[in-house]
Parts: sequence; C-alpha cells; structure tokens
Amino acid sequence: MTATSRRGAADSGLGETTPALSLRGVTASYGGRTVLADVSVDVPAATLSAVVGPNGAGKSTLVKAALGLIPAVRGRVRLLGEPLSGVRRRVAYVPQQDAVTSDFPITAVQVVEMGRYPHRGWWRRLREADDELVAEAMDQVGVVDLANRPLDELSGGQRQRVFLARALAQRAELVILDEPFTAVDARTESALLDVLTGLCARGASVIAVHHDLRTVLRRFDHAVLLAGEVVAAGPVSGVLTAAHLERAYGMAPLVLDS
Ligand SMILES: Nc1ncnc2c1ncn2[C@@H]1O[C@H](COP(=O)(O)OP(=O)(O)OP(=O)(O)O)[C@@H](O)[C@H]1O
Repeated sequence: MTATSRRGAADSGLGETTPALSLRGVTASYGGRTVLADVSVDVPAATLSAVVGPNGAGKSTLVKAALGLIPAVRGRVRLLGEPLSGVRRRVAYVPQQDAVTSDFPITAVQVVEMGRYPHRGWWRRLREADDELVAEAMDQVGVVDLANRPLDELSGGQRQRVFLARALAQRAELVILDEPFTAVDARTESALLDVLTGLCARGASVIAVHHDLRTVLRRFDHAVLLAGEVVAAGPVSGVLTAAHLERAYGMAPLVLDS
C-alpha cells in the first residue's frame, strides 16, 4: 500500500465520490486523425495516479484534452467535478519539458511566481504571503539556489523541478504532470515523488503521465493504462497485470518480472 492510498478523499474538499478527473466519451483528433476514441474514465481524488501506455498511446493527448489544450475534442470533461472554465486556478499543469520554450528572459523564481498569478492576476504585485509560498515551493524541490538563474541556462532536470515548484506554489487541488521525471536522476525522482505523495496525503490529487512501470507499481495508487483507448483503470496492482500489459504493449514488459 502506498502512502496516499491510506488516506481517502476526506481532506480534499471534494465529496467522497467526486473524481479528480472524469472523462465521458472523449474523442481527440489532430488534423482529422483520431488519437483517442470515446474514452470514458474516472481518476479518484486524493490519489497519486499515473497515465501509462506505450509511445503514441495518447497519454499526453489525454491530459491536454482534459486541460482544454487541444482544439478538436468531443465529449465531456470534468475536473474536480466541474468544467475546466470553473476550476482553472484550482488546477496546475506541469508540461513535458521538451514542450517548454523560453523565448524571453525569465529566471527560475519568476517561473515559480507564475504559480501565484491565477490567484492575484499577473498585473498585480505579489504579496508577502505569495512570496512565502514561492520560497516554500522552491525549498520543497531543492531549487532555492537556482532562483536568479535564467531558465534557459538550467539543465533539463533543474527545469523540471522549477516547473514542479510553480505547481506547488499555486496550491492547486489537482496537479497534472506530463512526464515530470524524464530528466531527473533516480534520487531526485524519489524525492519529488515524496513531495507529490505528501500533496495527496493532504487531500490534493496528482495525475502524472509516466513511462516507468516499475516506479508506478512501487509508488502510485491508481493507474490508467492507455493504448488509444482505455485498456484498464483502477488501483495499480489490478491495472498492471500481464494480460493488460500484453494488450497495451503487445508484450508484458520484462521489467515487471524483477
Ligand atoms: N500536435 C500534434 N499534431 C499531430 N499529431 C500529434 C500531435 N501530438 C501528438 N500527435 C500524435 O498523436 C498520437 C498520440 O500522441 P501522444 O503524444 O498523446 O502520445 P503519448 O502516449 O504521450 O506518447 P509518448 O509516450 O511517445 O510521449 C501520436 O501518434 C502522435 O504522433
């Protein structure tokens, strides 16, 4: 049992049965090509949940569809029980790092401060309380010493931590991350997972696209296994079975044997 599964949705502020994310009949396309077809799935609140599946399975597309980042989406999406328009400030997104470009000069601390804009508006000065939340978030992921470094001079792993700090500073109730650990070493990944597990223990919901099934088995509560459609969803041990993995990947990944 992982740390977060010992806690229910009790502290999340959501009803026991209100999912963190609910998709009904969601179809997503790029240029007329359907990538996700008729996906219906619920991700429970106050859990650390993974979206897994082979390359091209539609994992990033699923989270982008949920966040309104893809134009051609049909179906019904609810985040924290509401349409996206009503919950933007309660939901944080950590994009895949190769999708992040910085065409203008911005420092690490300025990125983290952006986590407070949904609460203050970008045109207003942040208050002392915001500064404290920003400092706390940077401390949690170990990037305090990078505060004044330009973003485009940071390594991939440092950037991933800075963007995670932005989500933490937002104090979001639902944090959605797309491959947040691709550029970090194993020790840092474990430390960041501790931070995410801590969020869930306090009632927040975390959904991460993640490719490392071994980590998902060890550290996550819930998983959605995708292969253009939902192959399985639910508690991790019931999702990452040999039969499901064979269906999704065409073979059971050997890593689960060890
Ligand atoms: N902007 C886009 N325009 C056109 N096709 C896209 C676009 N983004 C993704 N696709 C296609 O949609 C499919 C699903 O892509 P997606 O990025 O959602 O998969 P994924 O499961 O996250 O893959 P990976 O594990 O490789 O990151 C792929 O075939 C991909 O080529």
